Amino acid sequence: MCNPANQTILSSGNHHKDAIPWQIFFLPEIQAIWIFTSIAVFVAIHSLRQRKQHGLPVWPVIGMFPSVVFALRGDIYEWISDILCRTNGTFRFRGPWLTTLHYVITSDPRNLEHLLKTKFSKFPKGVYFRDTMQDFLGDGIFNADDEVWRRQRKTASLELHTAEFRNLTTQSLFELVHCRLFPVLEDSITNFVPIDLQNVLLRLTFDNVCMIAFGVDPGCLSRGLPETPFAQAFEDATEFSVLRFLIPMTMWKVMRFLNMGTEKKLNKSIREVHEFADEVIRARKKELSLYSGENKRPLSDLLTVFMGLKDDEGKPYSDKFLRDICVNFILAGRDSSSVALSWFFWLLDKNPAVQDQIFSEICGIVGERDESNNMGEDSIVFRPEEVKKMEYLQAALSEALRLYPSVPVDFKEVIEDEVFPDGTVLQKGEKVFYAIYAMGRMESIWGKDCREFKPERWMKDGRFMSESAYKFTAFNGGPRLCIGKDFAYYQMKFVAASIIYNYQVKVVENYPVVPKLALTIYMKYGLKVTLSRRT
Ligand code: HEM
Repeated sequence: MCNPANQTILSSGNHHKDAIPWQIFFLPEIQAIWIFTSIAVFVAIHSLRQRKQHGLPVWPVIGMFPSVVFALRGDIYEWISDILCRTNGTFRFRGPWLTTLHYVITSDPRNLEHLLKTKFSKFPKGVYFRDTMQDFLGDGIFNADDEVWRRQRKTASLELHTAEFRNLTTQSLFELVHCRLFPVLEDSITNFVPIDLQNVLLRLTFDNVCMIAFGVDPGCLSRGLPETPFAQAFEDATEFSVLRFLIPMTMWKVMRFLNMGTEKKLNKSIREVHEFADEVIRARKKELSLYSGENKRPLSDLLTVFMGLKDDEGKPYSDKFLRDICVNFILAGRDSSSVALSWFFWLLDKNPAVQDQIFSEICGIVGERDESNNMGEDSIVFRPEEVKKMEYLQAALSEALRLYPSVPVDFKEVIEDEVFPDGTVLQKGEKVFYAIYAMGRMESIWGKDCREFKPERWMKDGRFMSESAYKFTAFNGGPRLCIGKDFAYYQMKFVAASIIYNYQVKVVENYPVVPKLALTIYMKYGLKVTLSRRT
C-alpha cells in the first residue's frame, strides 16, 4: 500500500509533464479572476464589519437591502427589536442607491417625545403618506395634517366625550356581546368546533365602529359568520392601499393609470366602500330632513354630528368630506381593539394565574352588587361603573398592548433639518419610523423582565397606574394621541370581562401564533380556541 505522500514523491520526477506551468498565473484571465476575488473578499469583510457601527452590513450600491429580504422570511418585528437593542435605540437604514428607501428607525423615548410632542409641527404625516392613501382616505383625519386635521380632531374628540356617545357605546356593546357574540360562542360549544377568536372579535369591533361612525350596523357578527360585502371591500381597500408602500410610487401610479393588477382590485374595493358610504349619507340626509327644531334624531353618531356643522365659508360639509370622515374613523377603530384582545387571550392562555386573578377581580366587583337593584337580567351585564373598577384587567390589557401594540410601527416625515435628543441628525425629506413593538422589548425602558407578561408592573397600591405615552406608545402620543383610547379601553374591558366571566378559553394545542406583516399586528393564522362554560 502506498500513501498519498509516497505518490507525490514518486510522481515528482516527471512534474514538468503533469504540473500546471507557473506562467499560467500571468494570463490576463487568471489575473482578472484574482483581482475580482480579492476585491469581493475585501468588500464582503468591509461590509460585514459595518454591522458593528451601523447595526447591519452595508453593501455597495444595494446598501442594507439584502438583510431586509432575509429578515422578511422570519419575524420582522423581532428582527427590528434586535437591531435597536444593539444600536442603543436608533439606527439609520440605508437602502439601495437612487431609491427612497432610507429611513431613521428609533425606539428611544426621548426621540419619541421630540417627534410626537415637542417638535410636532416639524414631523407631519407628510406628502408621501397622503399621496399613497389619498384614493382611499381622501382628506379624513388619518390622512390629514394642519387645519384639515385639527378641525376634524376637535369635533370628533368632543363627540366622543358626550353623554349621548356614552349611551350609544353602552347600548351597542350590550347588544353586540350579549345578543350576537354569546350565541356564536355557544354554537361553537354545542357543535364541539374550535372557533377563530380573532375573526369573531374583528367582526364585533367592525360592527361597533360602523355604529359609532355611520349609525349603521353591517351585521358582520351574527350566527354562521356571514360574508359582508362592505366589510370585505373595506378589508381589500386597506390591504391593497398598504401594498402601495412596498412598490415604487411611479410604478403603482402607472398601474393605476392602466387599471391593472392590484390597482384594479384597489379601485374596485374603494368604489364599493364609497358607494356604501354615499348611500348611508343620502339616506341620513333624507331622515334628518324629517326632524325639525327641538325634535332630534335619538341616537348620536359621528356622521349626524358632522352633518349639523358648517365649513369655513358657512356652508354644510360636502358629501365627499363627510364620507372621508367616516371611512377614516372606521379605519382607525375597526381592528386595533380586536387584535389587542386576541393577543391578550393568547397571553392569558400562557399565564393562567393572571386569568384567575382577573376572574376573581370581576367576581369581587359583581359580589358588591345590591341585589335589590338587579334588573332581572338573565346573564350578568356589566355596568359602566363596574367596568371602570376593573383595574387589574386594565393592567393586563395594557401589558398585552405593551408586548403586542396594535400598531407595531408608525412613521412621520421630516420637513426641516432637525437633530434628535440622542444626537441623530435628520435631513429634510427623510422618513422616521418609530418602532412601538421594539419598545416593549427594550431593557433600557422596561427593565430586565421586559419580555415577561406581568400586569403587576402597571399596579401601585392596588390601583392601575398609567405610563408616559413616550414609553408606552401603543396609543401614539402628543397632539395625535388616539382619540378612541378611553372608548377602546371600555370596549376591550367590557368584552374581555364578559367572556372571562362566562367562559374558559383554551388555545388549541400547538396552534401556530405568529404576527402578520401589516399596518395592524394581526395574528397571521388567527387564534383557534375551544370554549367551555364556567360552572
Ligand atoms: C386598542 C385599541 C386602539 C389602539 C392601540 C389605537 C392606537 C392608535 C394609534 C397608534 C394611533 C396613531 C395612528 C397614526 O397617526 O398613525 C391612533 C389614532 C387614532 N385612533 Fe386609535 N387606537 C385604538 C382604538 C381606537 C378606536 C376604537 C377608535 C375609534 C372609535 C380610534 C380612533 C382613532 C382616531 C380617530 C385616530 C386618529 C387621531 C389623529 O390622527 O389625530 N382608535 N390610534
